[in-house]
Amino acid sequence: MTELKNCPAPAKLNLFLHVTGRRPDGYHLLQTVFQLIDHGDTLHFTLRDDTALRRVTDLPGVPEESDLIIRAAQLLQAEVRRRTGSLPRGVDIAIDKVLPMGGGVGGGSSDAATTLMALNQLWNAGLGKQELMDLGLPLGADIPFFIFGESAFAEGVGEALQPVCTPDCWYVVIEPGVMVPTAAIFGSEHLTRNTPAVNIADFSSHSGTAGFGKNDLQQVATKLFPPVAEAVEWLGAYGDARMTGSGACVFSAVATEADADAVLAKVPAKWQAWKARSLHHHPFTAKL
Ligand SMILES: C[C@](O)(CO)[C@H](O)COP(=O)(O)OP(=O)(O)OC[C@H]1O[C@@H](n2ccc(N)nc2=O)[C@H](O)[C@@H]1O
Ligand SMILES: Nc1ncnc2c1ncn2[C@@H]1O[C@H](COP(=O)(O)OP(=O)(O)OP(=O)(O)O)[C@@H](O)[C@H]1O
Repeated sequence: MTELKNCPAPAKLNLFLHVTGRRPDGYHLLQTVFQLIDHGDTLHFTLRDDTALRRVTDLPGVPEESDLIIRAAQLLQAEVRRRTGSLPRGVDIAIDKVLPMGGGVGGGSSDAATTLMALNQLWNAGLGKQELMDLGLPLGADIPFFIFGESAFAEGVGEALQPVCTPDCWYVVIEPGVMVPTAAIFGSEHLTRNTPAVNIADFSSHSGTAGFGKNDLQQVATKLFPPVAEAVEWLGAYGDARMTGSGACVFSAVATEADADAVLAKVPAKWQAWKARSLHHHPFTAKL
């Protein structure tokens, strides 16, 4: 095999996100449910004759050397050399970028996770799922989840994962048009860091029209970025609307695709908005 084309990198939504504490290194302890959705980027990998790792698509604002795709590929290439003594062949990586950056939908993390899974296959590297998750974690807290490959209840900094059953539904997602820097939200003096711990059964047994729990990062993000507050308020007229991750995207669950279309038809033109269906499993891990 010399190429892997059309590899999906789906987005995630954080159905709730509680900040329950802070580690001595400054990272925050979270509890969240990650929901995979059928909207995302697509990556294409082609082996080269040398050992260079290249992104062949321009991504405005993200230089090649800092792209999580390239950094993930470098990590795995070095790991393979450590294990086998030889450097695997280089790769050209193309990306169809759909997901908003700094959107809270995990785009960069998902691209990196798909890269690790694809190159593990193309290079016949033979790393197990947990080994790939461990390799990805230092690059981004959400990367282990995408490799885990199914909707999950997460603790720790997002790396302690358990599969969880989530509703079959559609989501309307609004991009408020701002990029929210994750570190600034976690670093805010206004962030509450003491939400009492819940357990997976509390989430699973929750039924009701409003979502379970809340997103503790939302209060800080809406203060710093008024367009996020405006999107929460607008979408809130159609259901329980909340922010995903550290923002900026805002989502609401609806029962059917027709319901999603009805809301999308009314979204003010100043915002990008889209619909997505909940997924139980990652479409790429299912293919591997
Ligand atoms: C908030 C979430 O979107 C939930 O899914 C993610 O945990 C954020 O993941 P991410 O965007 O990949 O963020 P990372 O690149 O890992 O971290 C960016 C910065 O956010 C802060 N950070 C992140 C995750 C975490 N559990 N505690 C933190 O304090 C740290 O200052 C870190 O340097
Ligand atoms: N392949 C990539 N795609 C998107 N962003 C990338 C990529 N590589 C590096 N980045 C950098 O990472 C930052 C965060 O990107 P990302 O799209 O993952 O944010 P996010 O959706 O807020 O993630 P999260 O939900 O994990 O907080 C971007 O602002 C960008 O500078």
